[in-house]
Amino acid sequence: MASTKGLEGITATESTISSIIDDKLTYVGYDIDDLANNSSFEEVVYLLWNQKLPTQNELNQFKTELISNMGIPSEVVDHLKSYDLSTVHPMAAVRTAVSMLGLFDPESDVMEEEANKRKALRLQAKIPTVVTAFARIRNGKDPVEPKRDLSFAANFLYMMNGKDPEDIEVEAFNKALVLHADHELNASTFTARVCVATLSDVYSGVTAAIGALKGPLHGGANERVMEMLTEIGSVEQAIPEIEKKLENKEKIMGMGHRVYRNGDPRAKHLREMSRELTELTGHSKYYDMSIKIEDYIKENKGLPANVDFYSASVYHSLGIDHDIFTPIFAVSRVSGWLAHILEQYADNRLIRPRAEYVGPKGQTYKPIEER
Ligand SMILES: CC(=O)SCCNC(=O)CCNC(=O)[C@H](O)C(C)(C)COP(=O)(O)OP(=O)(O)OC[C@H]1O[C@@H](n2cnc3c(N)ncnc32)[C@H](O)[C@@H]1OP(=O)(O)O
Ligand SMILES: O=C([O-])CC(=O)C(=O)O
Repeated sequence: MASTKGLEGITATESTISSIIDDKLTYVGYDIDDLANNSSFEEVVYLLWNQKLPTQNELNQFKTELISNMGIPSEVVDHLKSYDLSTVHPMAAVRTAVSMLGLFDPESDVMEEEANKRKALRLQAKIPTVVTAFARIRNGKDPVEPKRDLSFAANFLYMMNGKDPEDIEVEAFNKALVLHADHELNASTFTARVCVATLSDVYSGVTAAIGALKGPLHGGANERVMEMLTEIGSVEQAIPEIEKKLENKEKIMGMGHRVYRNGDPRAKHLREMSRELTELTGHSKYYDMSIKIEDYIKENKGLPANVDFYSASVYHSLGIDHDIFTPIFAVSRVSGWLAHILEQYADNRLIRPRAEYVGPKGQTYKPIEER
């Protein structure tokens, strides 16, 4: 029984949520380019959960339900205040807060389909509040309540900064949320599905998924891209520094992908947003460095930029702290995790692959005094 390291190329489930075929990404059959250019994040969440785009009335109702559910228990806010905020990574705080939200949901362990959908809505609504509350508390500020007349994207920026965002910021942030919402059987989504396939609850599935997204080979790469760009410091230093990293066998964050070979279709949208926003905010050097690095890695290693590469300079231009980049990924991707969790429950089977045993065989047990 030979093993496939990293389960590369293994098809582990059927799904009707998103697909990647020949480097083309679709959500429920809609091309990511159409959705990124035309839709609100709320429409995309509705699409992922209902397998159809909403009518205007359905969308209005969905937006109202989301905003009405954004509040979080005061105990969770108090808990966020109790950490040593100088050492706790926001992803660890979000992971723990999401797990804690389950303790305050009376339907946490109710496994009926309708109850699971209600929990999905609550989680989607509350994660932005957790992330922004953490970010504000850390900066010595009180959390801000959402505004009823703002979109999901605008509310995130409003709750983060305590002031109404500019239209261009909302447009960019909405597009980033749309682009990150779902991605077939990526590591965090697979984690969520494995967890709930034991018939564990929605909160456990999302908590597990956040843990998987946190790692630098997955969602955690966007923060590391910004760290790398900051360290490199100038456009002139970009290639010499990348060459050094490659010589030291370091991986270049935001580059490469398990599935895409010729390019991640989300990257071009983020590249363009990075160009516009860095120019507008006086951070063009990060865009220029990114272009040089992308071209160099493509030419020398044949690797394309992934979704995390340009999202770094986009979020930096929006004035977001670098360690909040991955939590933002979670604010969007929770929509996909929840769609997959509901799909898993609907036609469940325990996920339990095998391991190829390569350890010692036929050992003879010795009593402890003889070892
Ligand atoms: C949202 C997301 O999760 S997108 C991915 C975010 N992660 C990153 O950006 C981290 C950097 N990238 C990587 O580590 C990888 O490209 C992954 C994890 C995304 C995909 O990895 P895998 O499909 O397992 O490829 P693997 O790590 O085996 O790499 C294959 C070869 O390409 C090289 N390679 C892959 N990515 C990179 C990179 N970013 N920088 C330098 N070399 C790389 C590897 O060193 C390896 O070379 P070798 O065969 O000479 O040893
Ligand atoms: O699909 C993957 O392996 C990683 C990725 O790009 C994502 O989760 O968006």
